Amino acid sequence: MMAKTIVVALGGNAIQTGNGATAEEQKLACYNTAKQLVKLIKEGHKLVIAHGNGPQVGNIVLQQQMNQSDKLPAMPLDTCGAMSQGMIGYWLQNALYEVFHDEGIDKNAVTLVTQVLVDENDPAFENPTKPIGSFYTQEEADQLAKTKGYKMKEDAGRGYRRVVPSPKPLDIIEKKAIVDLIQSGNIVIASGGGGIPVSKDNSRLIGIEAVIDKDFASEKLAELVDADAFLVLTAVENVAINFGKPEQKNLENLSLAEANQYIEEGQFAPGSMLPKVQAAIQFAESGTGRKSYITSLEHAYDAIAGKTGTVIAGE
Ligand SMILES: Nc1ncnc2c1ncn2[C@@H]1O[C@H](COP(=O)(O)OP(=O)(O)O)[C@@H](O)[C@H]1O
Ligand SMILES: NC(=O)OP(=O)(O)O
Repeated sequence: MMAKTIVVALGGNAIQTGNGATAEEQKLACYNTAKQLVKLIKEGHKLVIAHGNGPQVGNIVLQQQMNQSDKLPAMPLDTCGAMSQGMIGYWLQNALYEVFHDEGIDKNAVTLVTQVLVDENDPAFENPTKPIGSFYTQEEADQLAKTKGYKMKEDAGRGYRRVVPSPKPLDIIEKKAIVDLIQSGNIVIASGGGGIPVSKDNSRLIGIEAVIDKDFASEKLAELVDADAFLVLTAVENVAINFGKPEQKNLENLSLAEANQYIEEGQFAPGSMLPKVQAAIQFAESGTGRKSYITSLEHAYDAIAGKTGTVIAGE
């Protein structure tokens, strides 16, 4: 396999399996993730790792609000996003350290707290769509809406969750530092949780209370680091049409025209598979030879080797 620069977008499953939200459980999920990613690193590929934070940042927000007082103020959502980057980055660094040690790989994994520019007038602020935190019953959701003023929405048949605005990522503030770290041989973890949303006010960056979609932010990262491949890792081996129906068909190679056609047909669920396919199309369109892959963590290596997964590429 020719060595590539690969931006990996880690889905929730890679960090939190099932309802296992303790530090030990999430560290174990990160260790299992590291064991898969190291196969690509051993092949000579340069990895840049981005990850989601929906469940984690939702829990951090709730923890902030417990027992808050003047002396113990709750932190705003942008700061909670930064906390989630540090926490998940630490778990991944810790896991990669152990796996590198066991495999005799002389590399460092480094997490870069990443700010991502958004437009403060993005229409997303008028219509919160990004689910964060735990799942609730309808009664619990109604109660949270009443007592905390949260906007609650049903999430793909799995229960109710709090939703927050999710503006589109425009630029990655620390992009030069990310490129420098990759070039000096480090495995970089960046743009975690879609990055910390900030807007520009002359020389100042202002933290914004929102959560950027990690699929779109990872895609932006892939373009900015001039990646060859954008690898989206989620719970399924393939993107499918007629997903979950008896006539489900798993997709292997998808042209841009086919991918757009299936989007028009409504084949991909908004908030889950749709942003992944949209981000994959965006990356494949952004430069000659650029390919996007969507598969499960266990199949990451085989997908890059062309053996499985859904590949979206230009003609
Ligand atoms: N057309 C589709 N093909 C495959 N999976 C789909 C499709 N539509 C919805 N899904 C669901 O979307 C999930 C991925 O979205 P999500 O769980 O939100 O991602 P993440 O792994 O980033 O947390 C898959 O595990 C699958 O259950
Ligand atoms: N920020 C974000 O998109 O997180 P999830 O992928 O966990 O929803």
